[in-house]
Amino acid sequence: MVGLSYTTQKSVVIRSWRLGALYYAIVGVVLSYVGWYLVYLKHGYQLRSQAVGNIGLKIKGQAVLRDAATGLETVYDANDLVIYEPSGFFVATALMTTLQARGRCPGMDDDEACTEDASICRAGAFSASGRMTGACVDAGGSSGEKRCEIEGWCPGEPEDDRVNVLENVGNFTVFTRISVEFPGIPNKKGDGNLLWTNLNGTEPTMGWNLWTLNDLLASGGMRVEDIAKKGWDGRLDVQFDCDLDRGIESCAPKTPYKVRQVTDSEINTLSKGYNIRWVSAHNVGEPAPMQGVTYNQTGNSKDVRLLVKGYGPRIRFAVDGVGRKFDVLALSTTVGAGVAFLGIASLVVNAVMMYGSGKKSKQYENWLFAEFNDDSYGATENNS
Ligand SMILES: Nc1ncnc2c1ncn2[C@@H]1O[C@H](COP(=O)(O)OP(=O)(O)OP(=O)(O)O)[C@@H](O)[C@H]1O
Repeated sequence: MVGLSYTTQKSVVIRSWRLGALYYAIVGVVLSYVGWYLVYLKHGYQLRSQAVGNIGLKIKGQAVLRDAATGLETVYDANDLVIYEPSGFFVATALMTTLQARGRCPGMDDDEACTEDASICRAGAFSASGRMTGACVDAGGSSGEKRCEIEGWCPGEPEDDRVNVLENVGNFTVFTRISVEFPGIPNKKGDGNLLWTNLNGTEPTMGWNLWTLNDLLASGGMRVEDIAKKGWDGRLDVQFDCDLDRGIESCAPKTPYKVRQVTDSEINTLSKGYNIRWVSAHNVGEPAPMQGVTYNQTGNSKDVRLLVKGYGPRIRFAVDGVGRKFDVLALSTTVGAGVAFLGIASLVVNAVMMYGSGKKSKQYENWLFAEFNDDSYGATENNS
């Protein structure tokens, strides 16, 4: 059967100190790459567990709001100003408040202007401020402007934001309750995954599990005053890289923490800073009588709310990282994969012999490859 043959290995010893030096130099490089880089530096002897982190937050503090128009001062605490998110918080540093009751009033939105064309006020249609009654009424200023009358919360928010900045919010304290689990690495009892928390000690410690808002913002190069009126949207990464062979006690998040903005402030953005609205159900009193505004009356009382638009920093925390622990399987996988690189040494030396040795290349080829025709088992080519 012409074409069939069997190929097997034959060892060839080439007595050349140059090729020998090249071969052992490459072997040396490969072994140091595996031993020093893959095993030692990259911790190839350790099992890596992707940390699963959680954070709980509690914010405390007192602030004062001075009304720019009246000079009236009101003391607020964190419970009035903080909105919690699953892994973050928003705290208001400036407020715009509108005391409202259900009733009828001129719409405050530009789209509700009816000076030119009263027919845009269609009874029963929804507009930006409420549901239109169909009337086109005096907007109530000296300009003589007219607006569609709406039914809803009155009066509407003014078109331009009139914010009042709160004092002392930068000194609010943020308590961070962090816990991290390392799946696949058992705890001492062996009944669950290894856990780490920052709740050691008897009371919160500044710079460990307690921070001021000033501290957090300063880590991103900001001051509360810079962002108080516009707000800011940012995040803070709490990162772990724990060598658990040294014990869970040596584990700690990478510090210093650093907040960073999640939006690009360079580009011309549709939404700048950060603000949110909420309704304060606190005993807020009643809105003053206003021209053109009629409030619904239920018995002696009105249906009242304080609409709050708050500006300030929003910070979300992401807790993640890795835990590493010695593991025989991880070590043998790294070493096994690394040793496979040793084949590179023979490959390179053979390539140098065959293609980089000028006239001697042919001779090297004859040494490396030997062909024999075996008559007794059926030669595939005739011996000449
Ligand atoms: N933002 C914060 N600033 C200062 N201390 C805080 C803050 N948040 C929590 N703490 C304190 O940390 C400890 C643990 O808080 P945790 O919420 O678990 O307990 P607590 O007794 O319900 O707290 P508290 O009733 O004081 O809000 C408590 O001593 C608490 O007072």
